[in-house]
Amino acid sequence: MENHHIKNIKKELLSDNWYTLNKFSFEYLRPDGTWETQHREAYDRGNGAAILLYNEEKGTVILTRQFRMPTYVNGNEDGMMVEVCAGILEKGNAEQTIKMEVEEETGYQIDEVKKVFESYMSPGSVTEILYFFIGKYEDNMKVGEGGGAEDETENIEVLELKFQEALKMMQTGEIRDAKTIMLLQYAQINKLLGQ
Ligand SMILES: Nc1nc2c(ncn2[C@@H]2O[C@H](COP(=O)(O)OP(=O)(O)O[C@H]3O[C@H](CO)[C@@H](O)[C@H](O)[C@@H]3O)[C@@H](O)[C@H]2O)c(=O)[nH]1
Ligand SMILES: [Mg+2]
Repeated sequence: MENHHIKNIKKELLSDNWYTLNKFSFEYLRPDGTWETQHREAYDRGNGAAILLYNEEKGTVILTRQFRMPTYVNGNEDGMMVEVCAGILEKGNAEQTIKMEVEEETGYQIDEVKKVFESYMSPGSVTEILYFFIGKYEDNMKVGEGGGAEDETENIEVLELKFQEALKMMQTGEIRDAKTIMLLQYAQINKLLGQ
């Protein structure tokens, strides 16, 4: 952490329940040379990883569908969200975590994943950096039903969709999750599914 325009950083814990909310107070050097005090809340729910699973021959992708409470209270009628497989990094690095999440949520066991980019998803309020992956899947890699961890009550539905159908769902607004849109667009730009 090095920025000579910032000094006297103080951290106050506001909430420490499932995740952590801190309030940072600090002095910021303005362009006119004076210091001003600023306050910023930062929600720390760890870092994450997300992956687009795709099959070139079939022209398909694997997505998930699950209930997302924060969207339900903000305009998403039934609260259901279609998303790429994703999870929070707990133990292990991003690559290990995403392979584990793929098996837990979708039932596929894949050995090769490729990191394509990373992104702060909400830099003004959430500390998280998200690591983005792509990975090829085939029918014979399916080792379970998926659905998510039992103890996490995730109830994840696994969807296998034609890539073109997923792109349409992005246009109609049926898909409106940022990480999912980013990965679908990556696949489109880089012609991963050969169009
Ligand atoms: N009890 C309880 N459980 C929670 C709470 N918040 C989350 N959980 C549980 O913790 C699980 C975390 O599952 P992961 O697969 O690790 O993460 P995710 O929810 O799929 O994805 C998160 O990270 C993505 C990548 O950054 C995000 O895109 C997504 O919105 C979400 O925050 C959730 O499914 C849910 O069951 C909470 O406040 N209370
Ligand atoms: Mg998940």
